Amino acid sequence: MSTYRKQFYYKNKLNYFFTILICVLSTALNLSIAFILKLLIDVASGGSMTELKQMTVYSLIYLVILVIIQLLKRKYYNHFIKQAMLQFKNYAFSNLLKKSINSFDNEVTGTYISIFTNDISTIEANYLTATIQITIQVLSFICGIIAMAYLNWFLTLCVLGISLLPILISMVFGKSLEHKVFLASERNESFVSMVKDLLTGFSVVKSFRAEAEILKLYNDGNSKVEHAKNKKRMTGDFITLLSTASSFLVQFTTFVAGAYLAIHNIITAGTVIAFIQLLNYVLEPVGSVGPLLTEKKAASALIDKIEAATSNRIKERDTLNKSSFLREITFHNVSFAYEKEQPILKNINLTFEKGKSYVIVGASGSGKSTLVNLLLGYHNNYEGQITIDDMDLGKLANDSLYDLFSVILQNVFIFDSTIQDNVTMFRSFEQNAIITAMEKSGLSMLIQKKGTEYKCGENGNYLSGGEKQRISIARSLLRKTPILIMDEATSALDQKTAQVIEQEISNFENVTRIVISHRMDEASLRLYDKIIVLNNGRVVETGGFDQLLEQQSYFYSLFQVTKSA
Ligand SMILES: Nc1ncnc2c1ncn2[C@@H]1O[C@H](COP(=O)(O)OP(=O)(O)OP(=O)(O)O)[C@@H](O)[C@H]1O
Repeated sequence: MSTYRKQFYYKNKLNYFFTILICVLSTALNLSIAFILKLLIDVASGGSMTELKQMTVYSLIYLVILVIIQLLKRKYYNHFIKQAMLQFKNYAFSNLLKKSINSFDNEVTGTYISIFTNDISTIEANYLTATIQITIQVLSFICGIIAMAYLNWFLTLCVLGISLLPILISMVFGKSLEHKVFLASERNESFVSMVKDLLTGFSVVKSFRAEAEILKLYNDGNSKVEHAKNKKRMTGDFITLLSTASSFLVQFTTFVAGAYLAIHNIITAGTVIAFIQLLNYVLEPVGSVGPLLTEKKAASALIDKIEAATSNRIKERDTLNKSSFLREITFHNVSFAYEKEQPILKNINLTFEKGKSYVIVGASGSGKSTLVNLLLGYHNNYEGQITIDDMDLGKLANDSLYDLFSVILQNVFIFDSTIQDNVTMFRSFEQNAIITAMEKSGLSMLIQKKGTEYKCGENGNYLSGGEKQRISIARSLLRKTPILIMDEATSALDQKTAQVIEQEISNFENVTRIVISHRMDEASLRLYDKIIVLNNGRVVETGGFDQLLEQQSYFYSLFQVTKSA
């Protein structure tokens, strides 16, 4: 059994055991109704008043036991399902969180959203509930057949023979249903992914007056999902219809054969009634176990899908740990391409020394973000070598990378929680350290006005762009990582706010800063020890601001163009 399936039973075996035990008792009780009916009818057709009174008392006792057993069944059954789903979902999500950034980035978030909404509900209904239902139905069938054989073996053989028909039907059509369940899940995935994109880009859609086009996209996606779901339903209904028709055939044959035996006084009328009553417990499993097994198989494929999507597909290599940054980061002849034959970075040779600050500039598309993304371990398939204190970056464990670097991006993600939670990222730190990080990143004014417990709103809607950036800076400061990377972090802010923030960051001690900037603003550029100039994937110049201007080369022209713009 896969570790994912084991989650259903882990610390849940007792609930499962009691659920099954009570199901056995409940089945036995259900079947005994047939015998009570037989006795009542036989008493009615030739018994005494004393026997009738006795039967009434037994029936009432039976009723009380039945209610108690049903209540216990609900209790253990619901506990089992709750615990199983809780553990399964937690396990899948905790595995998802273990993924490295590069393996997560390559996949579509819509897949995950669909997994944790649609697929999980399908698994609850069609795998877990079905597993219990199948057990109940199989028990019911076996006990029903034994009870029937006890009453009359000839009729029992008739029932068994004709019952093969519905089983065959679900075996034949089951595969087709399985395929359709999977297809519906896949379509739902792309639909969820699309809706997520459309909602994220809501303001862009409105300002470009693209509502009609977007509605068309939505309608196309919606109709594909509903079409796939409809096909799934149609196949399911078709299998159910065939099963129902064949069940009727079984019922009819049994009734005719029973009537024949009763007319020839081989069995009593009570036995015929008991038989017909027992038939329900045999026919229901015959009709339902096939579809239940098919649904379970289809849901089982979804569990495999969740396992594949949430486990780290990229095999962990031999990794080394590193917790401190001592000297320098070096790029030795590094080249990189997203697609074959189309190099984005070409023969990069660079050194970033501990404690110094660097700004990378260059035209749009020159490879600035790609360069820092290599440093952050987002792509491993580069040529050449990147080392941190002589240790090969490719061999560094992901966790070590996350401990060494913190990143501030243009789009800061803010959780719908308090300012403090957003700064600490829900971890616990000493309150003094939190306050210091907030002060150093310029959040004092905001805290004075609103307090640390102020709720930021969905994706920080109640905060300004500058405040969001400051929160992200405070996050980095609190983590005390030795290297800070900023990718266009201040480009969405007005020039004044950007300058203030950049000035504040330049005062951070013991932090090596690597900053990507679009802003060719002299005051900002002078804040860095070295400017690295990229052009078409190559480092064309490096040096201080004055030195580069004096060279009157590529940086000079880039600066002049941006200044005059
Ligand atoms: N995931 C990707 N797959 C394929 N090509 C990509 C990918 N990311 C970036 N590129 C391409 O790589 C080139 C360099 O992109 P990169 O984002 O590194 O440039 P940049 O200098 O940071 O640009 P900008 O200043 O506009 O942000 C661009 O031509 C871009 O289209």
